[in-house]
Order: sequence, then C-alpha cells, then structure tokens
Amino acid sequence: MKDILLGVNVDHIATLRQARGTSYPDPVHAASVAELAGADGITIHLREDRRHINDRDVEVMARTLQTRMNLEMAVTDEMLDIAAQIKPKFCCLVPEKREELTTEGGLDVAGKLVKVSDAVLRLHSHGTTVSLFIDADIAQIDAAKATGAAFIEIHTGQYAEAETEAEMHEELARLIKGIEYADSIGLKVNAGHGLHYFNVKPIAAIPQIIELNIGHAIIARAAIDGLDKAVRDMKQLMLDARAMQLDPFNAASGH
Ligand SMILES: CC(=O)[C@@H](O)[C@H](O)COP(=O)(O)O
Ligand SMILES: NCC(=O)COP(=O)(O)O
Repeated sequence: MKDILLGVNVDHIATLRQARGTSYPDPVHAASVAELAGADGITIHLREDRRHINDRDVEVMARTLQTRMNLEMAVTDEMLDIAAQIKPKFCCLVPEKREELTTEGGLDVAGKLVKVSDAVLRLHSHGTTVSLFIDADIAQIDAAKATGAAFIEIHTGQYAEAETEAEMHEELARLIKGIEYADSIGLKVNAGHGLHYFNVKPIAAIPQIIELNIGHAIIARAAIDGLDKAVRDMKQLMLDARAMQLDPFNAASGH
C-alpha cells in the first residue's frame, strides 16, 4: 500500500504576522522547517484580500522551497496571471468569498465548467499540475474529470465539523463513496480542510488518497510544541494509519 503524503499549509503563520503588520513570523521560514520535518510539499493560499499569504511570500517560496509548492487560488484572471509568472508545480483551484472566515465548501466545477476548463488549460500550458477543491459529489467529480484536471482535493470540512460519531460515520461514508468513484474514473485524489490530530487517521486510512493538505491544526499545535514536532507527529499519525491498513470506520470509533 502506498505511503500517504503530507502537504503543510503555512497560511496561518502569515495570519500571525498580519495580526501586527510585522515581518515575523515568516511563512518562508516556517515552510523550510516543515520541509525538514518531513512535509512532502508546502501549500499556500494566495487570497484575493491577501489576509495572510501575500505576493512576496509566493515569489520567495517559488525560489526557496526544496519540496514543491501547491498554490491555492481562486479562478480569476489576476490569480491565473500570477500562476503564469510563478509556475508552481501544483495549483489547487478553490472557491473564495471575501466575507468567509475560511473556505466554506467545494468549487462549483459543474456550474462553471467552461471557466474552470479554460483555467486548467492555461495552467497546463506552463507545466502546472492542477487540482480542483471539490465536495465529494458525483456530479462535481464528473465535472472535474471533464475539465482535464489530473487531481481533485476532496473537501473534508463537513467530516471535520461532525458533532457525533454517527454524523462522522455518515460523512466518512460519503467521502469514501466519492473518493472511490473519483479513483475509478482515473482522477488522482487528495483531501483536506479541518483535519487535526484526533480526526486525521480515518481519512489517512482511505487507500485511494495520495496526499492530505493540513494547515490550521499543525500551525496551532506549533504555537505550543513547535513546528518541527507538530509536522512530525501529524506525518506519523498518517503513516501509522496507512501502514496498519486501518478500517476508516473503526478508526473513527477510536479502535
Ligand atoms: C481550501 C482550503 O480548505 C484551505 O486550504 C484554505 O487555505 C482555507 O483558507 P484559509 O487558509 O484562509 O483558512
Ligand atoms: N486544502 C486544505 C488545506 O490546505 C489546509 O486546510 P486547513 O487544515 O487549514 O483547514
């Protein structure tokens, strides 16, 4: 069974920096620490409002990352122009609303098929591999396939926000159904949003998942225990779940 990869999202190092308008903490430094601790890639979300990651962070990381950049961005001309300059290894197209606290759902690929397909084509033209951040919904998965994107990233937010074990199992079943379907039609599957140290194992145990992108929980843990330990512990939980070939539902029940 293939090892699962960890993409560390360093957005919220930049959130701390923006809180006071200082030059520290630097997400570029955090990315380097995360890579040395075992991150397989670095995810950064350049939002239209630059509330955390800014253009300087993207430009510097494009030159300094030793693993690879996964640039999350909205499907806009501004962001596509930036991606054409930076040429990240990966780009994940995400929905974005200025008023949202964080990403609230998956990209409506089915409803914006021509726009998203054109964006995928433009990103492919400069060698960027594209992932689409979508809900585990068959119509969205079919639409993602139709755009020509190689990857999808399944939104795990509803699973992460489940309040009861029954709800968590229901969400897990929905995610597994979508992930298995996406894999069956030739899409490569990543997952992310809201994952933390106590809910990651059932998701990491799903064999079709290639990579988990995790940010908020790792950066929050880093504030207490340091980023090196926060990354190493998360990666170990993921590798253990995969190596033990855990049943996701048993893992969700704490077995
Ligand atoms: C798409 C997604 O779930 C996250 O990677 C995204 O970055 C969340 O936005 P914030 O980082 O602004 O919370
Ligand atoms: N795409 C998910 C991601 O990069 C990190 O999301 P979160 O762990 O900060 O919720």
